[in-house]
Amino acid sequence: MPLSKKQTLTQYLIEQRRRFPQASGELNALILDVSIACKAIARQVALGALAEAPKGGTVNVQGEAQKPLDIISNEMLIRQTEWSGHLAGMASEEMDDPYQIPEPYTRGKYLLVFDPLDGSSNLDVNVSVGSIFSILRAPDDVIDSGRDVTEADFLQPGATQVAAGYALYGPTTMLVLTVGNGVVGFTLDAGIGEFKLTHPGIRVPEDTQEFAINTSNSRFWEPPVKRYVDECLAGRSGPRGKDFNMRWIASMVAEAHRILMRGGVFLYPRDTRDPAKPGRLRLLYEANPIGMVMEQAGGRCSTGRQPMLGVKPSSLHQRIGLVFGSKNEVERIERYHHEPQTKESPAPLFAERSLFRD
Ligand SMILES: O=P(O)(O)OC[C@H]1O[C@](O)(COP(=O)(O)O)[C@@H](O)[C@@H]1O
Ligand SMILES: [Mg+2]
Ligand SMILES: [Mg+2]
Repeated sequence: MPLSKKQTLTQYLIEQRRRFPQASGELNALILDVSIACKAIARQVALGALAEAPKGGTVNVQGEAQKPLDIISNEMLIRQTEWSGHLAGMASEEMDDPYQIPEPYTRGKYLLVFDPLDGSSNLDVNVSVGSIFSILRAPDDVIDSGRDVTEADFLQPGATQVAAGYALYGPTTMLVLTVGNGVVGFTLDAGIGEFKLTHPGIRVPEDTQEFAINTSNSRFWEPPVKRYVDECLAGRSGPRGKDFNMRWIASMVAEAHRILMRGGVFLYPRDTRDPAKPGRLRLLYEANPIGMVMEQAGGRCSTGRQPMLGVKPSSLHQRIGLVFGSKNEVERIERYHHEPQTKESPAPLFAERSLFRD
């Protein structure tokens, strides 16, 4: 097969740097290292039951069972990036505390934050999973002193992210990336081990007739979410005047990719199930990077009440209500949260007196 003329990830990053010559190239090098880790994870994931994986049985800081591949992917991301001299520290869904760049490596100016394997409960059933990453600039005093990083250094609003993206391990492996200048997608050409630019200038359609939510949680939803879903379900004869389709993969990264490709809206809203967990998904590892990708592609990402990227994180493993996708739909959901409740959808007391707020 002749070599395709599509740009490789490396060529794309070099070209981007030509357009912004003030950039040091360190970010590019870091992104390339992340992409190599993702290729290694893709290979491991693809082995499935053929892999002689170590036994699992551990539990992460959030009390969730860790799969062996969660831990292996975490290790792969650390090992492929810690040596480079570009990182001041890392944080991961699978590690209780921030990761310190060890001797003999030098420390750099970026913080790498990741969910090494999103949707990992789907691994046993061979459904798409992915890795989500976010790159932040470390605070100046960290860069100047080279000191150990602390939790506080990572608690930056999503709007400060320098780059974000994800790798999706599906029928093909893809890398979707934003460096704050739109969103591009690369497909892994496994034959030559290169990510090739297959999806330049990705845009999320502003309207949609597709939503994704785990309806088994409906008894815990707050009234604005109930209202939104009820209206979708009512279809053409309801207030929306059109039929909706529903999807739930239980792998947020795969849902995000579908929405980037053809529009839609994803909700894992804040609910009343457990006041200690306002939402299921994590602000730093999941909501912020996906939020940056969505917004850069013309979509919208929200807590349901306010733009996600404006939220000041309060802790490393903070969970949050997450709504993202087609702009007009996400704005509608935000509007429902701000509108006074109607007779048809009265706000029960808990909505007013909730113990938690985004
Ligand atoms: O089990 P549920 O309620 O369907 O939740 C599924 C959600 O949990 C997640 O799998 C959480 O991510 P992790 O696999 O990284 O813990 C999301 O990808 C997905 O949207
Ligand atoms: Mg996840
Ligand atoms: Mg995970």
